[in-house]
Amino acid sequence: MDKSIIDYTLYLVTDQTLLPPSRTLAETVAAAIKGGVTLVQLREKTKSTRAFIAEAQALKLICASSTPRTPFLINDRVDVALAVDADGVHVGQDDMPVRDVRRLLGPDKIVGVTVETVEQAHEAIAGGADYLGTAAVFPTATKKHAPGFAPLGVAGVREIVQAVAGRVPVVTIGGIGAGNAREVMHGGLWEEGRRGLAGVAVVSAIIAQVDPEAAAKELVEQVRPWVRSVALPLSQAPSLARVVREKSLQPIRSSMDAASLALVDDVAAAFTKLKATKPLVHNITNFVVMNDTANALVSIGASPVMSHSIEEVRDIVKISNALVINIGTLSPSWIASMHAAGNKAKELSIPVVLDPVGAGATPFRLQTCLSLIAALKPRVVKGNAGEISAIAKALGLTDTDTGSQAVESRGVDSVGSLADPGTLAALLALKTNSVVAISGAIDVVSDGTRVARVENGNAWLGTLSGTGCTATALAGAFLASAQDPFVAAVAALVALGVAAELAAGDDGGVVRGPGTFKARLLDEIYGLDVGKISAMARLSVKER
Ligand SMILES: Cc1ncc(COP(=O)(O)OP(=O)(O)O)c(N)n1
Ligand SMILES: Cc1nc(C(=O)O)sc1CCOP(=O)(O)O
Repeated sequence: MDKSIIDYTLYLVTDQTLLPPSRTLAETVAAAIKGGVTLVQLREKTKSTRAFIAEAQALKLICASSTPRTPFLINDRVDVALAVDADGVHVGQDDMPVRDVRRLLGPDKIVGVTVETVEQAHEAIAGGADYLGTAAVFPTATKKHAPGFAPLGVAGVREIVQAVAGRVPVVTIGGIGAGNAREVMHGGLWEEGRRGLAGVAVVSAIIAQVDPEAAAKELVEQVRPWVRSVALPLSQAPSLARVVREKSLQPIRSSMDAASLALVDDVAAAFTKLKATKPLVHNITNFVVMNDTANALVSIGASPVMSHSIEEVRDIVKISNALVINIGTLSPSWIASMHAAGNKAKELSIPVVLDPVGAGATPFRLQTCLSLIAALKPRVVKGNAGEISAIAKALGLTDTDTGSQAVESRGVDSVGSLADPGTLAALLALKTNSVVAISGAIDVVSDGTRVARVENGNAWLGTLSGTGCTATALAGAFLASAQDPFVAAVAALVALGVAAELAAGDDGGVVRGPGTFKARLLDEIYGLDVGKISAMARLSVKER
């Protein structure tokens, strides 16, 4: 099932106990689908597991035989969903945590989560939810709520839709029928009417009706015109370059050792997780790259927030899954914001990535980097050879330790090459207790114990300003969802490098210069998939 095209307009949640006399659930669901229901969730609160599975098998067949096929989800029970190979599961706040549901069901199934607050919405998205169902918008007799529960009202629902900001579709439920569906959809809109609820979920308004087909028809007619928050479909089409590359790179994969192949698998898993979790990445970054890095983050499937004002950075960090600090266009007020955001991130265990742009160029930049590293303990520090060498020297590592005699900074660029970048990265990683990544023709990443070399990429990357900053921003996106910062840093460099290779193309003359390359690079970041990453990653890893 292609999750990006699920239609949430009219979501039917079942309840056998509300059926009119002598009606079966199967015939009611079939009629409702005929009337316009776009998604079905089987919700059973009292049945035995065996009877639940039997009912699920019957409804799954009904959903599968409609045209187009109607996605079929199971309420609460991951075991039942697995038993019948349903399209997904909907869980509430007292049910199995969404991360565990995702782990058990895998990346391709649909996972929906009920949320009552904005915080729960962010948590559910970070945990891998594909869509959210808000808690009841209006009072309902169909579900017994915990004592003290108050329906959200249309304004409460809008607040959640607004905070989610289109990252995943949101539906609402509770007391919705033909008399108020329009009001709910209209009230759930935000952003000058451009985005809003993806649909409504109903139980009694269809299940309890003598004519469920007519009831569904009336509802869908009211809801459909207001549905405007459809997720962007990911590009499915493999490019010609990819086909050529996959063929030519088979020998590279077969010549990799077991540890390197395992790292490729970890990178592919990190990519899948990033796509599933759509992390919110807070960037305090420089003016030169702000737009490019935001677009790269959107293209890879993350949600960027670019914010550097001291008045709000702490609040932005609170709702983010990672913080990227890039010192490229530095000023004292920005430094204060970096510390404020970073300290909040540290307090909330939100991972921080630092890009020490031009650290070797001026004492101002170097001192800023040193104080950020000391105060914030970033999980990843990613720079070019000149930047990383400057920090290493300032922290007392000698040229002989690091082999960096021949490297210096010219502005924000690095001049010369390192004799042993792996040792430099590893020693600095140990000194700073972070993962250190050095970008270059061959990228090097170390956590002090492991040293990885990433060979993806090409010369066109060097013709654009700020592609290193893009790698750092992508590291933030991977770090938000990956357990291991070493894998996150490697994954970011592989993703950018693979996209660059695809953008350059093997299909002859399509890149005419930095301009065409830049546009194609963004397209290829957008079109990355786990197959491209697995087939094209060129890396090796060694223990020191
Ligand atoms: C679409 C949709 N939204 C909300 C719910 C409620 O789920 P939950 O909180 O798990 O409560 P129960 O359904 O288990 O009573 C839902 N099922 N579907
Ligand atoms: C299944 C369910 N969940 C709710 C929640 O608040 O999360 S309210 C609800 C029942 C909605 O039924 P009706 O459409 O008949 O009002």
